[in-house]
Amino acid sequence: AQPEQILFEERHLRFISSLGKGNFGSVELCRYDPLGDNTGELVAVKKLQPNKKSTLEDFKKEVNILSIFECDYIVKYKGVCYSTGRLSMSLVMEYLPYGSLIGYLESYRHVNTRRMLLFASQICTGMEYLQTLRYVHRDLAARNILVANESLVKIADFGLTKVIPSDKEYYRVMQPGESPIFWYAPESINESRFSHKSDVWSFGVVLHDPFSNEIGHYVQSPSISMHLENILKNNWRLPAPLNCPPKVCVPLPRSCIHIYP
Ligand SMILES: C[C@H](Nc1nc(-c2c[nH]c3ncc(Cl)cc23)ncc1F)C(=O)NCC(F)(F)F
Repeated sequence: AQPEQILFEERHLRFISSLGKGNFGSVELCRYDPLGDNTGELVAVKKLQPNKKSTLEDFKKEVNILSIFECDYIVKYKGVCYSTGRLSMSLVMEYLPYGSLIGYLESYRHVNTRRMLLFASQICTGMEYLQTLRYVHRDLAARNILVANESLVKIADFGLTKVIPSDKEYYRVMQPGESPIFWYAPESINESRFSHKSDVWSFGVVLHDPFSNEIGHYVQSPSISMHLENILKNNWRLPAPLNCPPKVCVPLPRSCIHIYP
């Protein structure tokens, strides 16, 4: 069933600036200003980048998924905007002024442990909410976390999110596409298998970034994925970051660490 769609008229969406490029689309900062007097609200508008990988169908799925969520730790859906002739559509979301967690960590280097653990617990609560609806995010990374204010972060970018079939515990993708492998659990790299557990693995990588110096801008190439696959197979794991406080670096309980077959 189509969720109630809040319609934004394209003629009132004033472009302000480009915020960035995501999995299958670009996001712009706009002001929705029907009165034309600059009193309208700021919104983040995601437009589909029509390329071979992403289709309007996939984008509609992303819009429908986001429109269902009601969680303080997930970016809020506001509605959609159809371009003239309904040829393409845009996803209208709340605009979070502090930007992505990656950018935030780079500019405010002094984010203390207490604050990071607050952010980590909020991401966990948001992911717990996703799990109750049987959704797997599949692209949990600091670049896909938004900072609403100094004490609130939200999960965003549901372009790769899939629902786990009710008779299985994992989701299998056919076309791996350009995968963010550094955030992928071993079974996701090797068998394209995704589950709530693989989201937990990605969460571990998200936690690694803020407590380490090199923030997660890893460049990846085919040969690296082979290398990563092998070292993970030999039980190598991301080392605890140098300046990570001891109480944060407690070794994960065995249950969280993928027992690699
Ligand atoms: C492609 C877009 N990229 C960016 N977006 C923003 C942004 C600031 N404020 C925002 N408010 C609402 C939204 Cl949806 C994005 C932003 N800032 C820098 C970006 F590179 C994006 O969606 N990134 C995923 C996530 F949203 F999680 F950061």
